[in-house]
Amino acid sequence: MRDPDGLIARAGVRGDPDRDQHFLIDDRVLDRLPTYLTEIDADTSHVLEIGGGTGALTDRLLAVADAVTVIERDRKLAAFLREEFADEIEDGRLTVVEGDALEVELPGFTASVSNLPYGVSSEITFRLLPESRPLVLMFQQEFAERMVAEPGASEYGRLSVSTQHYADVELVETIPKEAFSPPPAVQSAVVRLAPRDPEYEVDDEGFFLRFVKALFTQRRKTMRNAVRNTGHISRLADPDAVVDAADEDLLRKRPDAVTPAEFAALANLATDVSDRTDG
Ligand SMILES: C[S@@+](CC[C@H](N)C(=O)[O-])C[C@H]1O[C@@H](n2cnc3c(N)ncnc32)[C@H](O)[C@@H]1O
Repeated sequence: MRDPDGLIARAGVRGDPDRDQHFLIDDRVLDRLPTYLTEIDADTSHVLEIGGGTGALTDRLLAVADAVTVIERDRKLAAFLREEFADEIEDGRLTVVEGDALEVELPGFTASVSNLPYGVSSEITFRLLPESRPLVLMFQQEFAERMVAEPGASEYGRLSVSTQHYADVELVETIPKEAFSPPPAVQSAVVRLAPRDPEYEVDDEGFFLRFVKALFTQRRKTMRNAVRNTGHISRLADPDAVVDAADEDLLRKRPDAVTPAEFAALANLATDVSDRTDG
């Protein structure tokens, strides 16, 4: 395996926090990251890495994947990756895409392992999640804890529901700042997101996400009042009709005690009631 410090030296680029650049230099962490995919038997025929940096993780991914695509926005780093991994590119095992991961077209990947640029980690995650592929992603620890929080926990909120709507999530490892060069301001954590079994469906995905977001603006209220007070935010045609049709036990709970499946059932009921109101 390539030595991470050697890669940084050859690239001639010091990580720049203002450009979301914190390179992993801890070999043990780098070695473990791909195993979070292989231990769930994920399909590693085409692994996507967002933000390749100097390629320390790319190198590890090439050891387990048939093919890897890296998206890197920094022009100098993308040029370095093309030079450092010229053989792998020539063999057709690596593709380097120079561009913004929020804008470029995503390849048809089977899984992703990425040490995400923290400034856009949420946007990138919600670009990847609807693709229904196993993901192993690194986040700021506080963000990771909100993603995996369960109903009743103080961290449970809109981020937990919208993440767990797409995937079964697990915080698999926390990573100290010293594992990076330069060290970030806060601790990091690795989250594994495995596409969830479809135990429930939502009729209108956009409305569901809007509805959850609106209800969590009133997390101290009961669901009954939250639905009534936020109907205008989620563009609910008739909040009172939804309250009349909903389950009494659910209406007595607060949003932070409601599971993703319960939010989905209520959102479906709301779409149904509003279809009938419209009709
Ligand atoms: C946290 S570093 C991780 C680097 C490397 N994978 C590692 O683990 O050492 C994030 C990388 O993403 C790149 N980056 C930042 N914003 C990006 C964006 N919007 N799209 C693609 N790459 C981005 C940065 O230049 C940096 O190389």
